[in-house]
Amino acid sequence: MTTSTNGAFDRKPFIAGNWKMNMDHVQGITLLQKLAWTLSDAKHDYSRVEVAVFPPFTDLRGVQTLVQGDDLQVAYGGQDLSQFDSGAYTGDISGQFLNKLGCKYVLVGHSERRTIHNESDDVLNAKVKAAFKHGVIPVLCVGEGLEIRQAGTHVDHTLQQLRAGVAGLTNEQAAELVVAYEPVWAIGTGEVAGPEDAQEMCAAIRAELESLFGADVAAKTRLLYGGSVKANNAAAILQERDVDGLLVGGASLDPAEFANIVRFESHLVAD
Ligand SMILES: O=C[C@H](O)COP(=O)(O)O
Repeated sequence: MTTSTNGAFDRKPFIAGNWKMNMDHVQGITLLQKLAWTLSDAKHDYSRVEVAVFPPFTDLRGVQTLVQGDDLQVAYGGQDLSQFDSGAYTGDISGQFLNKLGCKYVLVGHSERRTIHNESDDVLNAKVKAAFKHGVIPVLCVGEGLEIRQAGTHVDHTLQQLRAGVAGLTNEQAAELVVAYEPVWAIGTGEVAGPEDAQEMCAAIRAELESLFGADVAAKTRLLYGGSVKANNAAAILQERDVDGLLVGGASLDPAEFANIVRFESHLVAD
């Protein structure tokens, strides 16, 4: 049986760990090994809750080798990709290269890419399309900063990012897409949006997807929450109907803590 956090649909919960610019390739292998052992000891059923890690680019070959060699069920992906296929783009990484390394997913438009690297909505839309073109599923990140939250325009702001990011996708692509809602004010700050905040935005995102692609598609797209998630708040957020998973930053660097987030079902309070 597939676990679902929403009851009505069959969206498999998805727990993703974004390592950001942490863990060199040796440290990364150790972290992934510890995570896999911890989940194995806990008899984690990957068919019920999907697990993925997003290491730095330099770790991906080692992660691929470990996953293949030890037949791990942990998926992995890149933290960014180029909107271009190949050519004179120094420092950039093609979706084709990620596919070749066995990446199932790629983050697109993380707030740190939007703010530090000034990635525009147009560029991010091109990156989403490039990911699909190369057979990698994009995890499109959206979310508002503190000033926008305080002004009360956070839903409009986030839906505008969403519309720009998904422009021109086919229904099939929109159903496969993952969207991560990350309020910037809650990232790495210890400030967690409450479960009701996560639900408010995820419900708005699903409604927008429904108006763009139809109800059947919107019922399949998985929506994640990210921002200061820890083992002690994960289950409450995941109990919300439209929240299908979590994008975890800092806590994904601690294998025991991240494994506990993955095993959120063991913390759920029965109705
Ligand atoms: O990609 C992950 C998010 O930026 C959340 O990071 P955090 O869990 O360290 O707040």
